[in-house]
Amino acid sequence: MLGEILQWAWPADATLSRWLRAHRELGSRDRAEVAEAVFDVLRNLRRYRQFGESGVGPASRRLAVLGLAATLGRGELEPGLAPAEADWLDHVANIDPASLPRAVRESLPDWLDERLGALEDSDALIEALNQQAPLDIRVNPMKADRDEVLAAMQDGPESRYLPQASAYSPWGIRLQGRPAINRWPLFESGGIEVQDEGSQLLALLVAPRRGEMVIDFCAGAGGKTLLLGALMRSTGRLYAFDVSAARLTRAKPRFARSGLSNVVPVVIDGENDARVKRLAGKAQRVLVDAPCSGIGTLRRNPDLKWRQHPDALAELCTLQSRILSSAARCVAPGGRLVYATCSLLPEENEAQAEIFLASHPEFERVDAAALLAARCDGLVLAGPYVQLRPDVHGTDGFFAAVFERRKTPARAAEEEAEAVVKAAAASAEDDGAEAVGDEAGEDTGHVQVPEAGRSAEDQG
Ligand SMILES: C[S@@+](CC[C@H](N)C(=O)[O-])C[C@H]1O[C@@H](n2cnc3c(N)ncnc32)[C@H](O)[C@@H]1O
Repeated sequence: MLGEILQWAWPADATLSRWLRAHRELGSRDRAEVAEAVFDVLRNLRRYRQFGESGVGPASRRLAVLGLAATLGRGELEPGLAPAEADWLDHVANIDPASLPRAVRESLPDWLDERLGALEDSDALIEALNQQAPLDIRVNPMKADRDEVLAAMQDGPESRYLPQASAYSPWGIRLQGRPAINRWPLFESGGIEVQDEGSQLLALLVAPRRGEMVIDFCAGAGGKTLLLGALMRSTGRLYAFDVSAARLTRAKPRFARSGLSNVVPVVIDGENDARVKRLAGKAQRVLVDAPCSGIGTLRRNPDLKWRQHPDALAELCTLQSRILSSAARCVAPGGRLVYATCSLLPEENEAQAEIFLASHPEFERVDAAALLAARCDGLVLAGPYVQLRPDVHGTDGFFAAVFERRKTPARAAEEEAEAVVKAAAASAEDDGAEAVGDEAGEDTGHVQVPEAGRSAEDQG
């Protein structure tokens, strides 16, 4: 199986799942151990290959032995080792990792070591990307309250996964270990979903409101759509576009479980599909969670560092820029466009944002970092873009830029007039409320006005 994964024809988790399905004789502990060892090899492949050069036996067995020794411990392996293998492992254990060049020690292809090495505090970042990620879950605000779910977990059998409130997301719970949460009743009833905290935070930037028209342009299997729909309290209309019918098909049971009825999944032919064009200027919020290298998710998908290539990256950047331009056409005057990736590479991130701004004078940049920091206590970001990092924020690497379409002068004047009328009406209501005083109590329309008009953003 390791040999098959190392041909890079499929994502490693897909090959591993297929293999595990074909080996039903394995118990759950064996399965977990195989998976841990495989992922350890993917994380440390370059270093293990170098160590393997002094070893004996088939190359993939050498890699497997190193992976199993690192995850199970040398003692567990001892009975299965040939004497020459045991000597080789002793030799390898004496190599000082600090004596290896970073690209070997942290197992990166040269091109990626160079790209990540150019970022700030690159050693810390690269080291963090090579660690296992915790499991983040998100409570569905339509169905459950995060603090109640957390308290129940801390008092229940889930307490062994050490559940903690996420550092920043109001809906997140972080677990340690690998619980099979897809069998938990709260998951089956749509009360919780698996979602990295960084991904949860992107919804705070989109900040959809009740009743709006919102487009999730690259919805995939619906991870972000689910939270956007919940923040809209299942009102308005939320288009979930994607070119992949298979991914949208995987999203549908998730939408059903979560209790959303405002999502319209649409398989599009490409970013210029006629159905996209029909929505020109109509949406108040558009999220582009662009196809990207995924380099920010190496903790969860270590095979990406071996499956990505600089040539493919250049093609991705062209696609990202095309998608962003098409999605931008759907944004209504005064509406918001959020461009996001799970990458750490500037060419997919700030470079794309700058190119977009330079070629779309009808949009202005909003300080995404300030927007997010204002919603999350203790979140430190250097604007104007959001760049989340595993070494700094404990999340996967995510980038986000926020743009707003300038209002036309006519629309700006209309809004100003509407605001004056609203303010006058509110002040008249204030006077009335004072006049009815205690008699009216909490049931006055006056109290309900801000509640009904409250943005979905405030519901978190
Ligand atoms: C980063 S993934 C989206 C993940 C998803 N938003 C989530 O949270 O689970 C990028 C998605 O973009 C889709 N995609 C690729 N090309 C596209 C295009 N031209 N128009 C729309 N979506 C596209 C891919 O199929 C993929 O599902």
